[in-house]
Amino acid sequence: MSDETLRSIRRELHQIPELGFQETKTQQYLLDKLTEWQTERVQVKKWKTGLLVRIAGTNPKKTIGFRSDIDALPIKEDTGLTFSSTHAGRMHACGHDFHMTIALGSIHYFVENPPVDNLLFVFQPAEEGPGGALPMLQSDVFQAWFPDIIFALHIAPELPVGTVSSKEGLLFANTSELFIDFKGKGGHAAYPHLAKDMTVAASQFVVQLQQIISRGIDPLESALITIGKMESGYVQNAIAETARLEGTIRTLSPETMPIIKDKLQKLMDGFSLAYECEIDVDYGANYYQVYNDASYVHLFSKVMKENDIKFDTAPAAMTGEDFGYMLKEIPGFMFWLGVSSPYGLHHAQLNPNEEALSVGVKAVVQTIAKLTVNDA
Ligand SMILES: CC(=O)N[C@@H](CCC[C@H](N)C(=O)O)C(=O)O
Repeated sequence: MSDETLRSIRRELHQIPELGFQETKTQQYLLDKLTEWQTERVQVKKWKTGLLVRIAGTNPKKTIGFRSDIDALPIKEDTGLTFSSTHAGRMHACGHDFHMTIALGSIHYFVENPPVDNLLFVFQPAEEGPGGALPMLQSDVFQAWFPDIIFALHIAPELPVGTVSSKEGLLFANTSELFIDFKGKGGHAAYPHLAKDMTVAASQFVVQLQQIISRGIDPLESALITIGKMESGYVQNAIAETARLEGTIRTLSPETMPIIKDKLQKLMDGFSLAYECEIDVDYGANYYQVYNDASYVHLFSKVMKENDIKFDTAPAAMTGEDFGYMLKEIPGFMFWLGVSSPYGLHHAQLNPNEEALSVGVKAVVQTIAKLTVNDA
């Protein structure tokens, strides 16, 4: 597929970002493209708002899987690009438009050059939340086409185009979403002693919870809590009866996560006594770490060198990915693809360099070709 076609697919997908399990236009777009390239070797099945695409091999000994996530974020795009999001308050700010385009480009290659092994391309909804990988993995459609190997990529704004990176073992963290609701007593701004002010309680809580990490967790165990959103009250001259914090917890080891949740519970109990309020917590979506199979990362690094793509060893990152659930069941790996953007992931001005699209297709196609002749 030409660079121009890859670019135009990416731009069309970029304009229709949708949140997890709402990806109906995205699903239709993917179906339309796949219909254009339909051959008897290709079978497509829907799973919720996602898709599974199976390409039958010419002499299959196994099934090689590649997974792309398809959802977007509730972020208002601020790139000023001519092909900006047409969906208010939604943006492909995590590069899933790139991931899908690279998967489509790779499918197109194997439609024109039938593979030896069976291939399974997985277009997975809801990676940003509430998590599509685990239920998709457990679905009948996935189980029927279960791959022997699976891999995935993620764009890396800080890496130059032409570079990929990965590592053996742990690549991404364990995650848990965090939603905390405070309920106190509202009142007139001039009578604080008659109310229970949840703006003050929640503000203190945000500051205090950072000490769970700095004082409660072994400094040799990496962990973090980020509160990304805070809401309270309705008007400038009334005391807020309610407040809500929304965030995420990340840990490099699965064992650290329950320790943090236990300490959070103790802190909430203390705050509800001290501020005379109710505090409820919801841990939302939880993702298992991304743990790469060493032999496949080794094979991947060799393939990249043979194809003039620079391979760097990546450090582990505190990002999360529900692809970790697939890697828990299926051997494989994940890698970062350099897209050289001054603004990072989840930034309203993220603008990945489109020259990385053909690098991504080459990396995926050549890895599949090598996996076909060599099991790692
Ligand atoms: C690659 C990436 O950015 N993934 C997301 C996954 C989010 C999971 C969930 N919504 C959470 O925040 O815990 C990330 O933020 O790392």
